Amino acid sequence: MDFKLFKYFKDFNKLSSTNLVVFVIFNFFVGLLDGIGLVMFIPLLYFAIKNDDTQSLGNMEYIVNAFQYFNVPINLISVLVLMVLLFFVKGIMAYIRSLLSIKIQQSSARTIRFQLIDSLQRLSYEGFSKVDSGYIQNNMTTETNRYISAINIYLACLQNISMMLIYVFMAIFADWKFAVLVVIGGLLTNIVFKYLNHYTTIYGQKLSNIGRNFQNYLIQNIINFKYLKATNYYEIYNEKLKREILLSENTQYKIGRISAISDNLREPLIILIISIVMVVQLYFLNGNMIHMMAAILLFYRSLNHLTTFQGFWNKFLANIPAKFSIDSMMHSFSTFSEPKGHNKISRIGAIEIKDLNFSYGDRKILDSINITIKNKSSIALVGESGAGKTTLANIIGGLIEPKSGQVIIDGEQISQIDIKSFRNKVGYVTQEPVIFDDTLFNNITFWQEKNDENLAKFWKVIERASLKEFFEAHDNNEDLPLGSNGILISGGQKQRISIARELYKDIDLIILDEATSALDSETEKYIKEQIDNLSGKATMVIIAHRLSTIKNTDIIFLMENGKIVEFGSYEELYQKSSKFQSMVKLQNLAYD
Ligand SMILES: Nc1ncnc2c1ncn2[C@@H]1O[C@H](COP(=O)(O)OP(=O)(O)OP(=O)(O)O)[C@@H](O)[C@H]1O
Repeated sequence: MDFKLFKYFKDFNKLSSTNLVVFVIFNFFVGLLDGIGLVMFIPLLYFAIKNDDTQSLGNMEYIVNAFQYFNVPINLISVLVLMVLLFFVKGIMAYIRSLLSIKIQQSSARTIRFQLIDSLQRLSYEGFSKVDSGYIQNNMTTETNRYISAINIYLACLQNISMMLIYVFMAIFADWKFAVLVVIGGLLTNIVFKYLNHYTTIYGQKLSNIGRNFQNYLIQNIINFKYLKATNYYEIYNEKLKREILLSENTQYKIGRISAISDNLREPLIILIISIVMVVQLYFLNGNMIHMMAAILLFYRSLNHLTTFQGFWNKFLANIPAKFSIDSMMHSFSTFSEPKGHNKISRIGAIEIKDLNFSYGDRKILDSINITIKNKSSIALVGESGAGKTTLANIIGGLIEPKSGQVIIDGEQISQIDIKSFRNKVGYVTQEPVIFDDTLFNNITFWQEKNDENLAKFWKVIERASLKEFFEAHDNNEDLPLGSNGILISGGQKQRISIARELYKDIDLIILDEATSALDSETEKYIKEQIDNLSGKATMVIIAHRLSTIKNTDIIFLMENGKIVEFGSYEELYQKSSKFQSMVKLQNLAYD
């Protein structure tokens, strides 16, 4: 037997809403009733028929005493009635045990899944950028299923070990010398199973790593489907996926082979042990065959449960590395948790940034940034690629924590503010529009209830986001599906829908990360219109690539190598910065 069994007991008990001790108690009862049923009735029946043969009872005279104590005559009928009753009670106990087992399995699975979802939500954006998506996906799906299987198998282990112990104790009661010898034999078999278990653990861990790689390739395969298809890189990429499938198959075969050895070694080992012990008992210790028969029966069952346990334990070890993988991921997530400010806010007003510095490792990304953004004003960040615009916008939007310096919202440090209440007031239009594989209505309202009030708000937003024509072209159907990643609509429409979502939300601050790819002139004009429309309604931070769109913003900050080198209105900047002038000219937008 492996003592790690107890180590996991504590861990799993924490996951389950039903106490595992109760499950074990029921197992003992079922085992006890089964054992009594098995051994008591053979000699008792014999006694009931013969009525005077106390020899047949072995160590069980107390049963006859119990009958006499309750004034119940010992005859065939009374013994049979007792036996039927006993097995009915056992059946009820076993039924409750099954229900407990289902409850434990379900509540543990629920706890694991909830914990994973919550830990992902608590993970900071900075932390998220450090883990590969395959790792997360694999832990959330395959590894979670393996972990849940491990718990189910663990319950089967507990069940078998409880039954085994009950039978051992009963066998000791029937013939202790015989029992001791068999226990020694049983423990010796553990050496064989320990050896097998060692390899199963190694292959189980390998399976976790293969799953992680497979999921990683699979996610990228789906995200980059269009590119892979267009370039026929799909074939090369598929080879990577197939290699992981083959590796997984090979490792699972090895685990299966060990499991098959362990399953089929069971019976011959039991027979071997019992035969050796019988020979020793009869020829060297002058054992009594009648006493031994009950013990043999009990031991046969006991060893059966022991070896079944060992088989299950082997399978458990193949699956339990999933727990380590999940625990380790959740632990690494907890080192990148969100800021823990407590002050809830209901609005975002002026934003001040003082002496802000930010580095990734040793690389300084933002250097001594000082900015004041007035409430409902608009600012734009411009500069070459890699200048630090997105990083600065992410800090303003509360996605990244500043390493040194201050971000002050309405006079309060952002670290003191409850970040969820802050984000409730933030809208983010990312470079690649975010479209969920759902209907137009759900994409814009973010799954709000479809009642009159929300529908009215939805239609208003449709108009404001210049989506009316699109809407009418689709029979005013708010349930229009948009497809995976918005595959059923155009790039410009995706852009409008993602802006509409932010218009629907009641926001105070909007971060608009303009697409770096050349926008078509219509979308460019549209974005400018939207920026102008939002002017004075929300604070706007625009990461601008097309300078035409930010002509009317209040202040433009020109960034270079993480520093703000110039700032002012479009006109001012054009006058005083030759760099800005050349950027404008490059985009054929000579100031007029
Ligand atoms: N998670 C990260 N880990 C390490 N370095 C990063 C990370 N994110 C960004 N960087 C680096 O920080 C620097 C600034 O990146 P940022 O995205 O802020 O630039 P940007 O001005 O927005 O560029 P672009 O206009 O190309 O989007 C870049 O050199 C980039 O490589």
